[in-house]
Amino acid sequence: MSSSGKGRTVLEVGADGVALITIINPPVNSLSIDVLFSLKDSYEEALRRNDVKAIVVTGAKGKFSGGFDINAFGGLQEGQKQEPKPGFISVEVITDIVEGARKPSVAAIDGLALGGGLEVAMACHARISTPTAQLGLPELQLGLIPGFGGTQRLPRLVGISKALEMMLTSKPVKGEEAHDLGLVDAIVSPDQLVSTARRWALDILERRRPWVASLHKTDKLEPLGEAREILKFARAQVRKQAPNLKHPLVCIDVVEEGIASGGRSGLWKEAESFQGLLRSDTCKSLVHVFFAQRGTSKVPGVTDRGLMPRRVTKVAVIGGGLMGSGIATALILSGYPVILKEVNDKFLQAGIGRVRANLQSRVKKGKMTQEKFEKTTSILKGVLDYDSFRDVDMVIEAVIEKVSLKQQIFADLEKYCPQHCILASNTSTIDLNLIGEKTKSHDRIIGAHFFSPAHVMPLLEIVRTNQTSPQVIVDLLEVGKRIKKTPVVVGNCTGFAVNRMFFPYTQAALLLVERGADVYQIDRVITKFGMPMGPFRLADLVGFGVAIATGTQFIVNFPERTYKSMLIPLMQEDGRAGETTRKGFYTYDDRRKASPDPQLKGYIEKSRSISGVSIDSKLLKLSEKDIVEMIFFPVVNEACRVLAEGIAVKAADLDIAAIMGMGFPPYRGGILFWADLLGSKYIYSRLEEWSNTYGEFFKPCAYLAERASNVASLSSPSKQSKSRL
Ligand SMILES: C[C@H](O)CC(=O)SCCNC(=O)CCNC(=O)[C@H](O)C(C)(C)COP(=O)(O)OP(=O)(O)OC[C@H]1O[C@@H](n2cnc3c(N)ncnc32)[C@H](O)[C@@H]1OP(=O)(O)O
Repeated sequence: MSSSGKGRTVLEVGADGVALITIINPPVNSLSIDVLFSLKDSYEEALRRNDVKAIVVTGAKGKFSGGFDINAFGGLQEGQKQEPKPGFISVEVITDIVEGARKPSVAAIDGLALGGGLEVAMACHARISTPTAQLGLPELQLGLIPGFGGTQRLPRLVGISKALEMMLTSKPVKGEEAHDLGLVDAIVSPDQLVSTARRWALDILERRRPWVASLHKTDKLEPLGEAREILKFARAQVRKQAPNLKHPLVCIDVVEEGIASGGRSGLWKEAESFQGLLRSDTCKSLVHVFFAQRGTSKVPGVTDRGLMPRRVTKVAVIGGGLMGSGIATALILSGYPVILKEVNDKFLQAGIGRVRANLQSRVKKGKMTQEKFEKTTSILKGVLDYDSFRDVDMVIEAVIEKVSLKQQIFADLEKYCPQHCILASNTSTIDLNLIGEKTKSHDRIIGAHFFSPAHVMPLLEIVRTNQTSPQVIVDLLEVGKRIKKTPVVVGNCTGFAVNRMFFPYTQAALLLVERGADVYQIDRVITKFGMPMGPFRLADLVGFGVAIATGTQFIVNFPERTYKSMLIPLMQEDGRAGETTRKGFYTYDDRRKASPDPQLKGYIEKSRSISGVSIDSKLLKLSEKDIVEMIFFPVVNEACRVLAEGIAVKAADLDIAAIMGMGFPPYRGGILFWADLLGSKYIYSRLEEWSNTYGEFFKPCAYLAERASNVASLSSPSKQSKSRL
């Protein structure tokens, strides 16, 4: 993380009388408070000087600006940093000084103009861009709204519908599209950018081009009645798609204020709302996620050694099932030639068919051309033996979770692959030392745990043992980056980080149901909390075969805290094994629509009697808050163990693992960030209370107990904790 309160602008006046103001704050020329004050000073100087006729604003090294300095938010939220009074930057600097200047200014945009960056550009009197520049207002992604006039100027430049779409989705547009929309006035190549902008500024001065103050433009705004209809529709969409989020609705209200009462009134409402949102838990959580996500590829003792990733030019994938074909798809999509190995021709053709189907669905959705499809599939080769493994740089094994089979495969790999070849396993639970037991290649054995569907899900859990070499980790981090995955590097143990943390998710739900809580209510409440689906719907999706296989691993390794329920095995015995059999906790129709099943009651009663428990009247009338806490506090407890054992390097990695591996809502900041908002003491006391009533499953771990007794946060690094990495 770069420190806040840095950066500057530089003013250079040319012989043409144009002052070039360049924003300099690497790596993305973010607008720190220092940059903003320097921008104000540069403008004031340019306006004062008689040798300056017009102004061009640009960013150093091919990037206009990535927006307000996100590093500074932390200080502003905690009140540690003195912030300018609300509206000072947006109204007094950007509107009155930049847009209100009596000398024309043009923004010269290359690379990116995001958030505050685009807002500064929109206050200039024209914008020239390169075709590839990215222009957007992604503030909502951080739990905020644009705060430097973006809610007012963007609708006036591109119309209300498009402006709302850009803000609500946080998606930028490229230069070309921005030009079509009217957001930029001309497109030129990077080498022509500044010279064109200079001429344009002089043309404005000489009235050969229009002098436009965006805040006063009205031609793109729909009449009020029509505008209100668009806003009403947008509100309905937001309520449906993001029912837990307030800031998108605030954004729409602020846009409306400007349309109904004028741009300046909109600016003040924007400034006031921005201040309020900056201190919200949602904003704190999403800013945390922004940095946490970028921090996962920084691994102490590994990425700080100056090691360069080795070139990986050819990869082999063993096993063409669901996981193997997904992994192969992800690799070829990023240009890695792949050899897919299967045991017989039938399985091989099925595997290749799955890869082709994955890509074909992209073609159908218009995300891939037929030509690109042909080119991509041409780098996939199917094989039945190890002959062509002689020159592979990396192998990813993705066969069924059977220890003896994996051991045999790794022994074979050692024989057939070159010495430098990275030997990775996609196992989701099995100890890697066990997998490599029959080899002498422990330094190049690593876990590459993908999540299904592997070509879609963004997380890559990289598992290292005590013997995996840092070079191999650096290599896999690079491959992960190229195939556009967010990596989380964790230590070796049963279930690693993601499956271990989320094992108690289903377990807690089973415990509650056997004591009388309702399956469908639990799923409803957990979905309302923000998970993509509740624990029972998830078990149906994953399939009971997998659920039982992983469950067994946990019973063996963590017997003291595994809740042993027979509910899932009982259903499986009856051929109800989840969605693939059309029956599990729900029943499924042809369109995979899930419906509650009254027959479930019988299975629950049977498993209740096997467990020897009875209905608990308290659990029959649990509040939504209680359900959320009883399901997620055991997850927090396990996350604490994972952290205390050094399986994860830092709490933020577990937050990202939870968000990207299990769909924990990002606006809650990840599992431990969310827990810290509630407080370690509270969580400890609740778990302690339930463990007294319902047993060991809820027992708070030593790490949680220690944090609670010191009223300390769960995420702050521990002084004594010894990393396994
Ligand atoms: C008042 C205003 O309306 C409020 C605002 O402007 S809020 C800010 C709005 N801007 C944004 O949300 C943009 C956020 N940034 C991004 O989306 C992406 O970083 C990017 C598209 C700019 C670049 O992406 P990419 O090239 O993949 O590089 P990425 O790794 O993300 O970023 C490079 C570095 O720049 C930093 N960075 C990016 N944007 C930053 C910002 N706005 N402030 C501070 N640092 C920033 C990243 O933290 C990272 O730092 P690191 O190297 O120390 O980890």
